[in-house]
Amino acid sequence: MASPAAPMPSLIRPRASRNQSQLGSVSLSSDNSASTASSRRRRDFVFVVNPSGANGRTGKQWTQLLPHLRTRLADKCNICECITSGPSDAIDVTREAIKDGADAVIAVGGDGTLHEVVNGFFRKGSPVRALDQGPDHLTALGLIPLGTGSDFARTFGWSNDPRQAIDRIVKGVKSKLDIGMIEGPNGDPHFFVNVADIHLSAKAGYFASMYKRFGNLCYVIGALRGFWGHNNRDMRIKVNGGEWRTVDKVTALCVGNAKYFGGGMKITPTVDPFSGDLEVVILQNFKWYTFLLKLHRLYAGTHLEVKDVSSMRVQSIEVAEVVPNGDIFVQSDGEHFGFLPTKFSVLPGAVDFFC
Ligand SMILES: Nc1ncnc2c1ncn2[C@@H]1O[C@H](COP(=O)(O)OP(=O)(O)OP(=O)(O)O)[C@@H](O)[C@H]1O
Repeated sequence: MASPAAPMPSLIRPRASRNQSQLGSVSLSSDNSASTASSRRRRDFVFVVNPSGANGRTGKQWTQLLPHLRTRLADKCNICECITSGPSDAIDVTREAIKDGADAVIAVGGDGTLHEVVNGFFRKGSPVRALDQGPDHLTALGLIPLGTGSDFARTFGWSNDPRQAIDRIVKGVKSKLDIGMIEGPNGDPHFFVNVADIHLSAKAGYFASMYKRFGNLCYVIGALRGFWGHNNRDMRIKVNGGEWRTVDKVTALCVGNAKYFGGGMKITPTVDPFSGDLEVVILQNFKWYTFLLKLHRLYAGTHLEVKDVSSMRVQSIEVAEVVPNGDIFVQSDGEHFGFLPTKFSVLPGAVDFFC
């Protein structure tokens, strides 16, 4: 059930009754007068909050932030707070909010929460649309970064300061943000907004998620654990639908819509999330000690000059093993996605984003 941040506004009504302390299932107005005069109606902003983000810090900070949020926004729009009840909840909540005509869905948490909210903007590979707001209605995406890594926010130079994030939402400046699409051999497409990656870094991310209690150190621990039993592998890539070619001894292949992953590594340092393309960075033939020696360059984003590191701009890239084993990890936005083969492509300017 929705947990209102302000006295329950008339345009936001709870629909499903679930555990009040958990998921806020939102239902926004389907009032005809609101839909026919959308420019005049009060806007509906839905805040999707992961209370467990940053080891529970997100939930605490959110509670402290609410009075400030009300002061800044309550006279401009209806505020609806949805507290997620567990993994994937943010996807469903976002889809429901968009269908119900929300003007903005704002992810409150880390990159994992943002990733889920972004995936809620789509269903079976197509954008989710409002049911009663007319074809031109678009729901904007917002972010209050309050996670462990909050890597997506780093591309814009944003800190984890929620008051600055609220200022951006109040200002209301939006840009058309590119979204990455990721397709495996089975199932519906999946979406990413930050960085998707393959092999060592994806394995490291998988392990890092087990050590989040150590803060940003979890990424280094994850990487070192990922090297345990790691082999660089020969892979095949197909760029922009061209010919397949072989890339030897791949350590990691990273597809960036934004610049940072792994708690501040500037892995795809030249990408622009509003440019309509993705940056692919391939690390080849790295040993565990190469990784340690070059770590500072990965954080600084100066690794493109290092031997066995290459970069290219793409609209799409397909990646497969030369000898398929089905054990090469793939992750998107720090979340485990599955295993190769996989295709990555960009949806230019797919979402309006408060920035
Ligand atoms: N109520 C919940 N309880 C437990 N886990 C949740 C809940 N809501 C969401 N999650 C999961 O928590 C995961 C991590 O959340 P989030 O990304 O916000 O924080 P973080 O991992 O600390 O930050 P970052 O990803 O920036 O390092 C998400 O992938 C999400 O699936």
